[in-house]
Order: sequence, then C-alpha cells, then structure tokens
Amino acid sequence: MATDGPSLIKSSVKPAICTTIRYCHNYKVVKYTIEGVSGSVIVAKANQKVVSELGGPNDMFREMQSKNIGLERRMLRKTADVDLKLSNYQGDFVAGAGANVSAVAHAEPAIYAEEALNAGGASADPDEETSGNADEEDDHHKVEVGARMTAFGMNFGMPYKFIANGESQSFDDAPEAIRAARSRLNWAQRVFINDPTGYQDFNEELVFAYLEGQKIKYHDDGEKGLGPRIATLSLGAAATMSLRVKTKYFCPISTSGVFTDAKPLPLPLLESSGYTSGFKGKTKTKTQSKDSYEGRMAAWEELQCLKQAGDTDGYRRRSKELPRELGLRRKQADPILSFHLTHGDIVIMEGEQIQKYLEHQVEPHGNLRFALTCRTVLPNHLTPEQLPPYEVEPDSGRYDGNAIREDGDGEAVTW
Ligand SMILES: O=C(O)CCC(=O)C(=O)O
Repeated sequence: MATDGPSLIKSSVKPAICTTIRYCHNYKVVKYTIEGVSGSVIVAKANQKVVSELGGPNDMFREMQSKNIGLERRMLRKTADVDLKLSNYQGDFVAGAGANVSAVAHAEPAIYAEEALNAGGASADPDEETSGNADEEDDHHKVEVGARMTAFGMNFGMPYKFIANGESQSFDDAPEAIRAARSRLNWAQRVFINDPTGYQDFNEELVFAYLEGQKIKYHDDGEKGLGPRIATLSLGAAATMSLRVKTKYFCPISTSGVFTDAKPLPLPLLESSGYTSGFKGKTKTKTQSKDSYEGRMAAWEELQCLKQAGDTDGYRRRSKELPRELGLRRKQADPILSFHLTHGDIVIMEGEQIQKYLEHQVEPHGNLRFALTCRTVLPNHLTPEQLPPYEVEPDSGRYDGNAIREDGDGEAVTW
C-alpha cells in the first residue's frame, strides 16, 4: 500500500491507483487516477496561508456560523425519477430532525468554531478501516415517504433534484461565503484540472452541515443532467472520504441472482478492492477453483454474442445460469482510496466514469463540518416548471488565487 508522501496523516491508496503530487498556490494537490476508470479524484490540501487568506476558509467558516443560511434536515423529494436513489442522501438520523443548524451554531460561534477544528484534527483516525455498510443498493428499495436527509442542507443556484422544488435560493441573495465558495471552486477546476476545454461554470451549490455523529453514506453523484465535474470545499471539522467500486461492478451478480452484464473492470482494480480470482471453494466432494477472472470475462463475452445474435431467451437463461456456474457470491468491495480532509481542503471528482463505477462516503470526525459542493446542472435537462424563478448568473470569477500564489510551484511527482 502506498502513501501520498511525507505527511503526518496517511491516505490509504490501493495499488490500482496512480498518485501525482504537485504544489500549487500553497495547496498540495494530490491527483488520483484509477486503472480502468477514466477521470480523476483531486484532493487539494490547504495550508495555513490558504485558510487564513482574507475572505478565505477561516472567514467563510465564521460567516457560515453567524448567518442564517437556511440549513435544515430537509425532506427528501419523492418523485418517480429519484425513487431508486433517495437513499443517496439518507443516513443516520439525529435528534431534532428539521431543526435549523444556524440556531445551534449561533449559540457560541467562536467556541464552536475552535472546538470543531480541534476535534477534527485530534480525534480523527485516518488509517482506521471504513465501516462496511449494509449494501446500499438494496436500501434504495426501502425508502420511506417522509424520510429526511442525513445532514442539514441548503441549495443555491440551479435546483438540485434531491432538494424539493422551490427550496433553492439565488446566489444573489446568498451570504458572501456561499458565493466565494463557488468562485473558489470554479478557480480550482481551472487551475487544478488545467483542461480549458472541459471547463463549465458551476451553477449549483449544495451546502451540507454535519453535526456530531452525522455522515453521508456511500452514494454516487452521477445523476443525469449534471456536468462531469463536482467540487467540494470542506470547512470546519476534519473528515475521512472513502471511495470504493460499486457492488455491481465488483461482483457481477444482482440482488436477485442474475449476472449483471457489464464488462469486468481490470483485474488489478478488482484485486485492490479485495477480489481474489479463482479462489478455492469447497463442495461436498472436491475443492474447486471458483469465480475466476477468466470465467467472468468469458461469461460477459458469451452474453454479448447472444445479445448481438438477438437471442433474447438465450440471453435471459444464461444470465440466470451464469452466476451459479461461475460460483459468484455478492460481496461489497473494500475501499480503494481513503483520505483525510481538513478545513479548507478541496476535492474535485472529474469524469463521468468516477460516478459510474465508484461510490463515495464522507465521515466527519468533529462537532461541526460544512461541505459546500458545486456542480453544473445542465439547464436543458430541466423542465420549464423545474427552472428557478430567478436567473442563475454566471460566476463573475472574482477569485483568482493571486493572494496565495507561490513562486516556483514544484514539478509534479508521480508514482
Ligand atoms: O461531505 C462532503 O464532503 C461531500 C458531500 C457529498 O458527498 C455530496 O454532496 O454528494
């Protein structure tokens, strides 16, 4: 297992991941690319100069606690198109559902701020195994009407489909910290990804506030109608973010025991997720080699042939038979990547395949953490009724990173 270089806190990075590090504008920018999955996960670690910059993370964190920004544990919107994914935003329930977090944070903002930062830094155990949750894919079918989101949330700009219509607010009326986060995250995608052709202005910002014990369980952000880049600014307490391969791509068998027809991901990625090709399984009479990678690949190719030949019955029958023949057992993948996020850090997930093949969870460690996540909601994906009653103006792009520019930003180091 590799680590991301000299640092007090080590990330857990499995071998199928390539790590590149460079230093830029006082951020340590760590880029993870994953074998067989296009795109990348970029973690930009902020230093003291970054967090104390005028209008930067410290000022934003203070403002987020001193203004009422409408954070609530919101009811999940229940419509046919989001039904299956509602649990993306469900998790552990806390007392006082529906309460307004600003009121809590208002009580003693300064103490709260300090406690949250200290608790996050001191209590986190980044090398701890992330807890293997029950299969969230299955939870999708158990969503109850009236369920609330895990954390306290508020949305700005374009509406986001997990937030009820009419509950998003214009950036124009938002506190400065919200607008500043959007601007900084737009800057971050320009500077840290450095691919002008892929740039799309973020037009939506979902703010989550996590109080003690709240977290967001494994989910993906790959909803239809979103641009391929998602960027989050962390404020306050530390957190551990983990990514793992989705169960259906780790083990090609559905909950109902049918072969899930997707080309197997590269073996090193599966092995990094805890898969052992051709493990020895015991039957009553003999020890058999089961669930080999070659077997999975051959099964997938067989199904492609049946599909191409238009043999629907054969396809259906073999889809049911193959899991047993191959000795497949449904199993959740181990995380392939876990890293520690602290106050001021930025995470950018870039590329559709990151959302397609992987899912992520975030577990805060302190008393108060804000996650300000920006996305690009493609306007033509929304119906006229779903469009907000206000214009979402482009980000005026005020943030330019000049106050934290460093001479001689280092060469990238890759391994
Ligand atoms: O809390 C975070 O850092 C990320 C939140 C998240 O995963 C999401 O908004 O989809």
